[in-house]
Amino acid sequence: MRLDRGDELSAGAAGAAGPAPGAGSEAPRCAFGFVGCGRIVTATVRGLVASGHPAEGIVATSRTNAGASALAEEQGIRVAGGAAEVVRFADTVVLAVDPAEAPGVVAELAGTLREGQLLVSFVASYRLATLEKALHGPVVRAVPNVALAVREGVAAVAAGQRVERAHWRQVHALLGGIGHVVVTDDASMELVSAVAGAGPALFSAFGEALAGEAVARGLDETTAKVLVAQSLRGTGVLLGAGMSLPEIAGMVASPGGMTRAALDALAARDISGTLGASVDAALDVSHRRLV
Ligand SMILES: NC(=O)C1=CN([C@@H]2O[C@H](COP(=O)(O)OP(=O)(O)OC[C@H]3O[C@@H](n4cnc5c(N)ncnc54)[C@H](OP(=O)(O)O)[C@@H]3O)[C@@H](O)[C@H]2O)C=CC1
Ligand SMILES: O=C(O)[C@@H]1CCC=N1
Repeated sequence: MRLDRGDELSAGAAGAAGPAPGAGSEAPRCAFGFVGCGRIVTATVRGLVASGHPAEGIVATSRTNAGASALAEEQGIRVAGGAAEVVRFADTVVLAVDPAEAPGVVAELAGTLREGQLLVSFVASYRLATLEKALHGPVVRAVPNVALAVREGVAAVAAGQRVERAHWRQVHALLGGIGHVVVTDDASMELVSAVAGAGPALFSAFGEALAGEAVARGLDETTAKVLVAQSLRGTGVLLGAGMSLPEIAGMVASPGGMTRAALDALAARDISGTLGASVDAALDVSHRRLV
């Protein structure tokens, strides 16, 4: 059967009700199917398509399908009529719904996944063991961040007991071209979420605060924002070129100079304590909703 990019894979077309009259019985294959289509899936899909992955090999659904339809419009992916349809069409299923919704969606998925079909969960505060207990199949928990959109993301991954070599290849195909993949264990995932999942937001907040202090002292807002944003970006590129964070700081701070004084003032006001409170606040949310 033929389905165009962005077509609804609704029951009437190819879903539970079977293929449309006159169509072949073969379901179109998609490498990746997303259940939930909000911010992190949008970032992932943008990265995949930018890295050359065919959009027609990606299918997504969400509760209202607003996010999936917007992404179909923007990137040309397919839209499915529900989670079961994503499972039917996709080789790898990615779960990316709100943590509170995850148990219900996983229960729905449990009866539909094929033998050996890989599920990758991006859901925060949702333990690998909980997922394995519900699905009895190969599962990988991943904590990505939104820089996947520009192929500069990072994703920590932890694999369940039924994950085999071929499943790792699927994980690499999903994340390896759009981010740095770090293999870790499930117990580390709450901390990973607090520092790397949240990382782009934390560094952005730091930049906003820095620019705000410059504006408070008389610099015009546009200039301040450009200067700080480009400084953040340049720091990232220096890191990408192989420098470490202390090396970058050391390259800037002349002995007895302005940067040294600025860094000392940060240390004196306990920057570690401030960031520690930020990490603890994130962990507190995660631990309260952890299942
Ligand atoms: N944003 C980030 O940087 C990161 C997010 N995560 C995790 O990824 C998950 C998604 O986050 P994010 O994209 O930010 O969240 P969003 O709020 O942007 O998106 C949530 C998506 O889930 C869909 N959804 C909710 N309930 C259901 C359901 N019952 N069935 C199908 N779809 C459903 C929503 O659909 P609709 O809009 O139609 O209601 C929406 O598309 C979360 O668990 C989050 O913790 C992990 C790492 C980083
Ligand atoms: O804010 C959140 O809860 C999720 C987890 C890490 C990034 N976003």
